[in-house]
Amino acid sequence: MTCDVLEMMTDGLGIKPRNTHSKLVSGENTDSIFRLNHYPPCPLINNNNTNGSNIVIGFGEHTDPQIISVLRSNNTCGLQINLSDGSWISVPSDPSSFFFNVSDSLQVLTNGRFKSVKHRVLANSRKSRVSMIYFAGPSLTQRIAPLTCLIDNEDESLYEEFTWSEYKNSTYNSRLSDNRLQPFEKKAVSLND
Ligand SMILES: O=C(O)CCC(=O)C(=O)O
Ligand SMILES: [Fe+2]
Repeated sequence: MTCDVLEMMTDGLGIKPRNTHSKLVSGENTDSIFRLNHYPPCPLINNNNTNGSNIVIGFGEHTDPQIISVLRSNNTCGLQINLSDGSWISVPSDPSSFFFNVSDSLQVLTNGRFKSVKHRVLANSRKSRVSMIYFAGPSLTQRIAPLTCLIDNEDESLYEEFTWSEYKNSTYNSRLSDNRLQPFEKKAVSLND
């Protein structure tokens, strides 16, 4: 299913072949992980308070480093995504659906066409939340760089090339909420240089 969705996304950008991204997460040496999260109820909070002053963070804001994340949860809400204006909106909980999240490496591969979505989880006052996430990652030696078919010349490339192993190591040395792609962003070239 992850490969099918990645192939539809690759098609959507007009990239050929359509397995350009899915092949990165389907080989034998891929570095994918599966995580199970449990958020116990937090009776001290008032979930009806909508102005955000009484929230308890269950999982702090972050982006996922891999290529794509596939999430499924029970019917307790809590997941929120961050919009470009800085506001947070809740993702409705639906135990019969999968939620796909673009992750950092896909943002780099598509030179920013797909954006890695910042998200967080709020604790719920009454119900416990359980989520399971499949983080589809490439092999450790996979080089990650904007695809040449998406850029007309090297100047348009927004990121320096790295291997997945290099990126993973750099995330270990950062805080969860950091913009972990920032060290790999190409510096804008001043017109006076
Ligand atoms: O539990 C959730 O809904 C999301 C957790 C998450 O973002 C993560 O494990 O990376
Ligand atoms: Fe996440």
